[in-house]
This record gives sequence, C-alpha cells and structure tokens, in this order.
Amino acid sequence: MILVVMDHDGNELRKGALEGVSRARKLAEALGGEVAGLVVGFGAEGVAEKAKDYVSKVYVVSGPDWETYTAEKWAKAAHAAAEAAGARVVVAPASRTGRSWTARLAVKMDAALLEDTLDSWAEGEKVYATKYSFLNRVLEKQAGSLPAVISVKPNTTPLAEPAGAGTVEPLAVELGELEKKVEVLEKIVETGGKVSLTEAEVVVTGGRGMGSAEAFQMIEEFADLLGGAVGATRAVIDAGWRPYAEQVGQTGKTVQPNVYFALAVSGAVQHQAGMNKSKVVVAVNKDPDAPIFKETDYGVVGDVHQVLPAMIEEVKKLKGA
Ligand SMILES: Cc1cc2nc3c(=O)[nH]c(=O)nc-3n(C[C@H](O)[C@H](O)[C@H](O)COP(=O)(O)OP(=O)(O)OC[C@H]3O[C@@H](n4cnc5c(N)ncnc54)[C@H](O)[C@@H]3O)c2cc1C
Repeated sequence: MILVVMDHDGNELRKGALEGVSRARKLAEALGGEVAGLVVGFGAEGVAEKAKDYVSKVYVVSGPDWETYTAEKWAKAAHAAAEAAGARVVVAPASRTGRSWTARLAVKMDAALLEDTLDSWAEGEKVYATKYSFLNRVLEKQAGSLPAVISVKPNTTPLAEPAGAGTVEPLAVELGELEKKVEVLEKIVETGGKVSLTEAEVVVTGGRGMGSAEAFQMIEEFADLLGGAVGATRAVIDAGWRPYAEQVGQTGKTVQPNVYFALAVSGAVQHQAGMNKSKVVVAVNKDPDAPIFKETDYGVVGDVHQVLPAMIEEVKKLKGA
C-alpha cells in the first residue's frame, strides 16, 4: 500500500494532493498494492468526500485538536495512517508545511527520506527520485530503501484524474506530550493572494525597480488577469512593500511555474535560486546588462512603468475585457 497525504484548504484539495496521487499510483504499479489517502485538519470530513474519488480509501483525522497545523501533529497523523494502511511508502507535497513534517515522519517510521523530488519511481525493493540541489544547479538521482517518505516538488507532476469512489475511514489519533509542545495561539492571514504562489502556473514578480508599494497594484492586476500569483524580491520585502509570504528566492519560496514574469528585478543569484527552473521566463528591465536576462526566454529592455501597462492592455484586449 502507498499512502498519499492530501493537502487541502478546508474545502478543496490542493493541486499538490493530485500531484501526489499521480506519484503514488506510479509507485503502486511497481511495488504492488493500492493507494490510500489521508486528509487532516479543519474541513477534513468534507474534503474526504472529494478525495475518495482518487484513492481506494481515505483516512480522516479531524476534531478540535486538529484544527490548526503543527509539524508534530501532522507527522503523528501521517504515522498513524501509514500504520493503519500498512504503507511502505508515504507520498506528500513538498509544500512549506510538508517539508517540516515529512522529516519528522521519516524518523518515526525509520524510513528513507527523499525530499522535494522532481520525479520518483520504484524498482525491486528500492525507490528512486530526482531532485535539485545546490541552489537548483545540480540535478541529483537518489535511491532509498523501503520504507520511504517521498515529498513532491510542486508543479512537477501531472494532476491525477478521478478513478472511482473509494471508502472513507475516520482515524482516531491521540495527541501525546510531544505533539502538545507547540500550540498555535492566534492566526493572522498575511496575504490575500487568490492563488498559492508555489502552485501557481503563472507568477508575476516585482522587484525594487517597481519603485513603491503602490506600483504593485499593477503587478496584482496583471497577475489577476492571468490567473497567477504575485511574487516579490527580498529587496521589496525588506522595503515593507509586500509580505514575506510572497518572497521568491533562496530565503523565500521556490517556484516552478509555466511562466515567470520578473519585472524590474535585477536577477541576483539568491533570487534566481527560487525561480530558475520556471519553464518560460519573461523579464522587463531598463538595464540591458541586468543578470536576469541570462535566465530569460523573452526580455524587454524598457521602463516597467511604460511596458507593464501596455502588457496589461494587450492581455485585456486578448481576453476581450
Ligand atoms: C543570504 C542572502 C539571501 C537572500 N535571499 C534572497 C531571496 O530569497 N530572494 C531575493 O529576491 N533576494 C534575496 N537576497 C537578496 C539579493 O541578493 C538581491 O539583493 C535582491 O534579489 C535584489 O532585489 P531586486 O532585484 O528587487 O533589487 P535590485 O537588485 O535593486 O534591482 C532592481 C532592478 O530594477 C531595475 N529597474 C529599476 N527601475 C526600473 C524601471 N523603471 N523599469 C524597469 N527596470 C527597472 C534595475 O535596473 C535593477 O535591475 C538574498 C541575499 C543574501 C545575502
């Protein structure tokens, strides 16, 4: 059995959950057995009704103790579900939270941990995966023994299609002393972003050259038109123009969208570390020697305050808006 931990927003499955199902199905074909799912936390019961279309059984861990996330709790829930399912491999999204609890789960299961993988497969009694290391400049192939925990880098894997209705099984998991060490006291949602930055197919990032927090209204408008997410450089975060949740780069998020717009971004190596695996990069910069142009498929040398409004108008025309 392969267990896939299915991220959700309390209502809908996240894209990462469906990427995870695709990976889990591929592993199940090679290792035998079926794919079970786990949904944890706020809204899990409702989400399980959607999740069961993708897996043979969905375990649900919910209740007052599970309304808020901590890494210790999620690792505990995943461990309990892996034991209940007899899973030899647990697949999970390499989201920001996924990265924090999968390491704990691997310790609990005494399992190999293959993190942030681009692809994964099984041969014989081993699992294999590819991943980037050294700021995305080295492509590594790893082998892991069983049991194994594999986290899936966002936007690397086709989304699974539904495959018929499975069953839903509530799983009672008691919290121990360890899981009670951290308590979430308050939650303030920092960003009103409509699309998750790490899962977005289009990311529109503004840099210091935008000149002000107000100028990001144009970035937001362009991102909205394209159904994308807003990103920012560290210089922008440090200036207090945008929330840290939007930072792309070595000390921010890593994104791999189909199209990445770098607008008035110089392209420092620390920024590139978070976006240089984007499929297509479009940059606008007034400096023809800006390093970002080395990473760029389509580049415009010009003033972003002239070029971006023109781009917005063109997209509006194309959309008939
Ligand atoms: C340990 C460490 C970690 C870091 N982590 C990160 C990270 O995670 N993410 C990150 O982004 N940075 C990170 N940095 C910072 C990084 O080195 C750069 O300082 C930062 O990325 C620069 O941001 P920027 O491109 O917005 O600003 P700048 O480097 O100031 O570039 C602004 C660009 O805008 C252009 N420009 C100006 N006006 C206009 C205009 N009107 N029209 C068009 N173009 C214009 C300029 O030509 C310039 O290229 C890190 C640094 C360190 C030391």
